[in-house]
This record gives sequence, C-alpha cells and structure tokens, in this order.
Amino acid sequence: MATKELTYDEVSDHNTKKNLYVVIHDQVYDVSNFVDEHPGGDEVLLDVGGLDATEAFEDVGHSDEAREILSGHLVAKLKRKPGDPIPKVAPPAGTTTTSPDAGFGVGIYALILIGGLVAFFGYRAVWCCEVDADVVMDDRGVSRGFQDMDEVFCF
Ligand code: HEM
Repeated sequence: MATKELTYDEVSDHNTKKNLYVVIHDQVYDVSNFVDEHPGGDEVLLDVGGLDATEAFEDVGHSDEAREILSGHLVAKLKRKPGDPIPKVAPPAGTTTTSPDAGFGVGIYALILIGGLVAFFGYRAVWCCEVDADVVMDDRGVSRGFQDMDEVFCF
C-alpha cells in the first residue's frame, strides 16, 4: 500500500515516455519501465500519461495478470481535490467478477429456447395433422364417405 500521496496536478507532470504516471482507481502507477513491454502497445499508455486511465484500463477488460503487473508499479495514492476528473467506471469488486444478473441472462436464453421448441412443435402439430381414413364405395364405385378416420400427427 502506497503511503505517499500525489495530487492530480502533480501526476499530470509525469506524461512523457521516460516519466510516465497513470491513475487507476485512485492509485498512482509509474509505468515508465513497462510502456515498451505493454502488449497493447505504448501509444495507448502515452495517451493516458499523467491522466486518470481507469476507464481506458477497465474498458479493455485486462486480465488478473495485468492487474498484478499494475500493482508492481504502484508509487502513490491519489489525493483527490474537488474539481478533479472522476472516472466513470466503478472499481472492480475483486478481479474477474461475475455479474449478479448472470443467472438472469442464462434464464432468458433458456426461455427463448423453450419458447422456440414449443412454437416449432406446435406448428408441426397443427399443420402436419393429416386424416388417415378408408374411403367407402358403393356398388357403382361411387364414394359414400369415410370410415376408420384417424388423426395422424407427424412428430
Ligand atoms: C497502466 C497499466 C496497464 C497495464 C499493467 C497493462 C497490462 C496489459 C497486459 C498484461 C495485457 C495483455 C492482456 C492481459 O493480460 O489482459 C494488456 C493488453 C492490452 N492493453 Fe493494457 N495495460 C495497462 C494499461 C492499458 C491502458 C490504459 C490501455 C488503454 C486502452 C490498454 C490497452 C490494452 C489493449 C488494447 C490490450 C490488448 C492487446 C492485444 O490483445 O492485442 N492497457 N495490457
């Protein structure tokens, strides 16, 4: 845990490749010696040099490994003052999180699947219904109707 505190103004001075600080979740990181190793390229880090990079960092969905690397570069805690920019994203509650409504998401897919199956078999039951019957003929070979009518469903 960093005990040193830096204001946003102080952090903003560190915005060059050799002297690169970023703020993520109110912690200040010196990523000067990581910028060339960043798998996402140096440009994206330079873009947020001296700034709050929380949103950019979280938008990418960095791995736990990335977060571990990040923690190794911690140099200070941000001393936020009124008027300082506030990131839009909420701090991650741990690392890779499962959203509380994940179950609901799965439920929706199950519902759509069941609905689809019901619609499919309902359609077949109505439209594939055939009449299987014997035609009754009189002596002259004229049809007099049907006997042994069976409804046949083609499931
Ligand atoms: C400052 C701390 C940062 C660290 C320690 C870091 C670390 C990493 C690591 C380890 C990866 C590999 C994939 C993974 O493990 O998630 C990665 C990928 C990436 N990072 Fe970062 N990153 C940082 C900041 C940023 C920022 C601010 C951006 C801005 C957009 C960014 C954009 C990306 C992108 C686009 C990739 C994907 C690269 C690819 O898959 O081709 N990173 N980062």
